[in-house]
Order: sequence, then C-alpha cells, then structure tokens
Amino acid sequence: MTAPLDLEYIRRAPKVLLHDHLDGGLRPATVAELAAACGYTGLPVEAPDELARWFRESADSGSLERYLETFAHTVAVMQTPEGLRRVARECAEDLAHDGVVYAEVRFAPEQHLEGGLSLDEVVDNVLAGFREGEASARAAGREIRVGCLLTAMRHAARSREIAELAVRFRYRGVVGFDIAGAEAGYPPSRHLDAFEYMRNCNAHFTIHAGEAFGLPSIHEAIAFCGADRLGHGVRITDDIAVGSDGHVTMGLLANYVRDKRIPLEMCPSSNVQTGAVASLDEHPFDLLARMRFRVTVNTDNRLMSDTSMSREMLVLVNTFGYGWSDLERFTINAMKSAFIPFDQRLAVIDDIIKPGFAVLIG
Ligand SMILES: O=c1[nH]cnc2c1ncn2[C@@H]1O[C@H](CO)[C@@H](O)[C@H]1O
Ligand SMILES: [Zn+2]
Repeated sequence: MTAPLDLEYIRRAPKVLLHDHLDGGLRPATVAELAAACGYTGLPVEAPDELARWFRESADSGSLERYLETFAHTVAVMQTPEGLRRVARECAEDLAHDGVVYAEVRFAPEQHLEGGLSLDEVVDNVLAGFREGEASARAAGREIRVGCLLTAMRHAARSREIAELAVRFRYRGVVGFDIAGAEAGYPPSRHLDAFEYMRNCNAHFTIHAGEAFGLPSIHEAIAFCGADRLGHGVRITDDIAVGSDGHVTMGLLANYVRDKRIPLEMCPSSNVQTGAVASLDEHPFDLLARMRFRVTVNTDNRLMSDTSMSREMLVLVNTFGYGWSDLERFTINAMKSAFIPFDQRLAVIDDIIKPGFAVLIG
C-alpha cells in the first residue's frame, strides 16, 4: 500500500541534500548557549523560541543582502574549536534525524578566524564535528554520510586560498568548493583563478548563481567558470518563455543547462524569503521539473527558513501535487549530482534510495 504523503512519512524517505549552509542551520538553543559560552552579547533576543522567530522573520526580508545580515549572529558564535565542532556535530545529527542519508554541507572558513584559529584548524574542527555526528546518528540507528563544501565569500578576495584549502582536505572529507554572498555586483568571474585552480586539480565546485541576479550570472558561472552545479539557478527561467497556450520556448543558455544536465540546487522557502521568487506558487521548480532539468530539492538555511529537508519536500508536494515517484526522482537527481565518486553515488542510489522509496510507494 502506498504510504500517505505527509511529513511523518516523508521523514522516513531516504533523502539527499546538496545545498545546506552550516552557519544557516544552527539549533536556536545552540545559538543562545554558544553566545553565553563565548561572551557574544550581540544577540537580538535570547530565549531559543524567540531566537527561532527572530531569524525566521528577519530573513523574510525580500532582499538577499538583508537576509544575509542575520548570519552575523551565527558566525559570531562559531569562532572556537568547541563551537565549530558542536555546530557540525548537531548538523549531522539533525539531518540524520530528518532522514537525510547523504548531505553536502557548506560554510566559509574565512568567516571563522576571529578567535585566532587558522583556516586549517577551522576545517579540521568542522570535519571532526561531522564525524562525531555521523557516529552518534549511527548509534541512534540512523546512517548518514556528510561531505563538506568550502565556500569563499564573493565580495572578498580569498577564493584562491579557499580553493587550495578545499583541495588540501580532499581526502579528509571536503568534497568541493563554492562561492556565496551578495550576488549583484560580484560576478563569479571575479574568482576565475580559484575555479581554474579547481578544474586543474580535477576538483568539483558549485556556484551560487541566478538567485539575486539573472542570466549573466548563470552564463558566467557556466561558460567562464565551468561550474559543475548551480546554487539556486532559478533565474534560468529568464531564458524560458511560456506562451498563453502553454507552449514552452527555451533560449540557448536554458537549453545548454538542460542538455548538459547541470544540476540546479533549488531551495524553495529560501527563494521566497530573499525575493528570488515572488511566492511558492510562482516558484519555477515545477516548470523546470516538467521540462526535465536536473532539479534537486534543498534547504539552504534551516534556521533562517525554520525548515528541514522533509519540510521543503512537503512544501513542493502541497504546492505542485507531487507524488512519491516525483520525490524519488528529485532524490536520485541529487545523488547523481553529488561530488563523490560515481561508484559511491550509484551505491547510495541502488542500496539506499531505491529500496527506501519502494517501501513507501508500496
Ligand atoms: O542563499 C544564499 N545566497 C548567497 N549566500 C548565502 C546564501 N545563504 C547563505 N549564504 C552565505 O554563505 C555564507 C557561508 O555559509 C553565509 O555566511 C552567508 O553569508
Ligand atoms: Zn545558499
């Protein structure tokens, strides 16, 4: 019998998450406790439930720049070995508890140097936290594998250094590289040397593009920089016209993205909060899914959106009427697009995803 498509059962489905920010996913109570422990006095409110509401409401700004301001508080409490490790451990535990079986979690090491740690120490502590979280999830009966993506901030000038850091840690749990931060005014081609370095090392990267800025950003990310995946990429719809009769016409760039199977890391709730899309009903996820782009479902920032991987899937089910086989397809899309070796991706699809969905589909 087919399982009901509700939150409880979606949580049981084996899910894959490619776009989740470590500093956007703290537990509200952890923000408060770490602030007290490290003497950070800048929190706007202190009770965990008020913090949860504050992040959610402040991130609901309709502007990426204002949305990003909320990260000042999470980053402030992630400046010590203990803080970094704890946040990473809890991240792995929370994702596993939600039924995520494979995740790539990103953060920007250059933002965590205020306590005197080196870039390498920052990454070491986060990776140690992920390993601890995987172990405690396993002890609780949940298997998850967490890979790490290192992000460089696009307004800054450390991307080459961060790319080298990612490659240096490639055998210790870092699976790729990314750039994030305000998009308008900071085109990806500013960081060309970092991307060239990654390509030269046969290493993978994704680029936040087509979120707050349109086609030129996506074009640069793909044509100049050679991105393996696109963070968000929702504005690819600027190159897609839907006629009044429903006929769809696509431009060269949209065709290229689809032809090359370039994965789109879409984050429905976040996209509404930053104003990248006007509402969930108007989210291009469904158009792109119907046109068979390689769409994937992601959380972006679980704290700022008060969400989880299961909730993002439920939002899509409620908005577009998807069934279990659609959710399975999005999950397999994501696993195919992961930055780990092909044979390992296949093993997760064949041994975990397909059997897990088969039980739910009935
Ligand atoms: O949706 C997003 N678009 C662009 N940048 C983002 C988004 N979410 C988070 N960050 C930025 O990435 C940094 C490292 O994790 C965060 O500190 C935040 O500034
Ligand atoms: Zn993001």
